[in-house]
Amino acid sequence: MSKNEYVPLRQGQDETLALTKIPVAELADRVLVVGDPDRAAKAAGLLTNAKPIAKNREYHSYVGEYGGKLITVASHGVGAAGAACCFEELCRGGAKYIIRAGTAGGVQRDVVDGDLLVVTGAVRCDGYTELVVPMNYPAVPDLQVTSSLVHTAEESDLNTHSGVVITSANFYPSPILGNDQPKWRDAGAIGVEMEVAALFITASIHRVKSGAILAIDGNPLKDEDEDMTSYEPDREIVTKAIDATLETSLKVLASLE
Ligand SMILES: O=P(O)(O)O[C@H]1O[C@H](CO)[C@@H](O)[C@H]1O
Ligand SMILES: O=c1cc[nH]c(=O)[nH]1
Repeated sequence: MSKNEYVPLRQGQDETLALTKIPVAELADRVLVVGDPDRAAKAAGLLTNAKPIAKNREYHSYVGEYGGKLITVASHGVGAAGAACCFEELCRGGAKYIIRAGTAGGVQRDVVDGDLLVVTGAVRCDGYTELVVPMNYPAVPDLQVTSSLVHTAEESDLNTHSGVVITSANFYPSPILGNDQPKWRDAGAIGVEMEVAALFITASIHRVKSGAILAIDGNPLKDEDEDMTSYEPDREIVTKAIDATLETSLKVLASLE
């Protein structure tokens, strides 16, 4: 056991984060993260006085105001390993709160297109976090952020669930090894996506408060959907739920003290 106190790494105000290219001095301590760079631009459109602060690879970042608070919006791309580079840099740069607004498949019958899912824990099939902390450490969000997400989401007219998601490294299940999602569904998981566990673990080791809210865009365990060929998130019912995740996340970020 180390005798020294563990101190999470923080980078200086004069530095630029290596992969996201965010200048630390421009980073707000309240951060909304989304997978898709176009969704980051859309979220930035909800801010006042928004301006881009960095653009590199899949990492597009903005800063602006919402509810009187400075907020950064950043995209992290698809998959935990790449997303974790973004989360790690946001934490090193001084983020205090990070909320992921994304999409997920529902894996229970009552979790359907257009619903909202506030995440209370994530199964660590992400392929990344096993390299960072032991597998028996749980991927869980901050309680204050999560209860605020639930209360704020319930103000929308959308059906809101809270529960465990599977964070999976593979979007397309293997035709050789099979699909491991049914066993997590049977254990109680209600959704599947690809980055939340990486956010919760990265935030935990940096003592950053995190949370996640997801828009449901299908059910990958339905017979006709199992090979993901019928995956189609670009539908009005999903867009409405995505818009609600962005608005809910920004309201919560602005309200946290
Ligand atoms: O909508 P986003 O945030 O990108 O999240 C989900 O969508 C992508 C798959 O299409 C994966 O990144 C998954 O986690
Ligand atoms: O990973 C994901 C994301 C959205 N919908 C899914 O079915 N899977």
